[in-house]
Amino acid sequence: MPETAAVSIRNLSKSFDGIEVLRDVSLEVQPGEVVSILGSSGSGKSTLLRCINWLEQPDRGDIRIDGDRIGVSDTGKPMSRRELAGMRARLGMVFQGFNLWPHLSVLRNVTEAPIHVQGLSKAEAEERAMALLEKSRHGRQTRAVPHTLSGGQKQRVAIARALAMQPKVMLFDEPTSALDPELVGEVLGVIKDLSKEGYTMVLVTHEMEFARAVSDQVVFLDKGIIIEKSHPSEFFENPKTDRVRRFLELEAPAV
Ligand SMILES: Nc1ncnc2c1ncn2[C@@H]1O[C@H](COP(=O)(O)OP(=O)(O)OP(=O)(O)O)[C@@H](O)[C@H]1O
Repeated sequence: MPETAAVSIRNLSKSFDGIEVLRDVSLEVQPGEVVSILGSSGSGKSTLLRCINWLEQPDRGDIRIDGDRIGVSDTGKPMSRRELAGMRARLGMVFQGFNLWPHLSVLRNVTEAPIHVQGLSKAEAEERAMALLEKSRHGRQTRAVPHTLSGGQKQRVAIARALAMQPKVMLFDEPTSALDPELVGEVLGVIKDLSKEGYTMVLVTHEMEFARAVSDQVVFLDKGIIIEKSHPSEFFENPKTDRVRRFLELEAPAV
């Protein structure tokens, strides 16, 4: 079982250029829970996810990982880089565009942070990396450099790299959006395995069937406001608002 953490988001608001893209967003994620964030393009999904690890700084509200606030120290001042790095180490993030280091081999992409941030020896980091590359179904093709891999392989390496820092929460920002359709399933399969293992996960996704299958909670954002938050069976079978009903008709006519 991985070590997991709760995420608590309270009254979060965020504007860009005077336009509010998140409005008073609150969300509780229990340890081991999988939460999918759905919504139309521009509704604020990625911004919400990026606020959780302070890649975006919210204007108001707070975010706690296992009760500890990120971004702002106990005295109310902005966290130092070091304090922030300590909080961020609890969070693993997988982006739409993989963000692998292009000049490093698969193995080194996964071992760099454990060696340089956590102080693991090369041998320890490689042992951990090999196990995680197996877990993410990448297998043993570890000397390749990223440009020789398919999008699906890159994303599975990116997942292994995020897991290598032993995060307590995994954040996924549209992890399959940049993939050819035939590669989507293999990446979703890995994420599904992680959900079964008990990882706390927050996912932004457009994969409705997947969200329905893996989530404990589905959150729907509309213009920066959470308008529905429910169990997937309720969300997909009995949405409370016309807005979600319309969205589901457009996005997932088969559901
Ligand atoms: N760094 C930024 N500077 C200015 N505006 C931004 C920035 N990041 C996001 N926005 C704006 O905030 C709004 C919400 O963007 P966000 O990426 O969170 O939406 P989204 O729901 O994830 O959309 P998509 O599904 O298309 O990825 C959009 O109008 C976007 O243009």
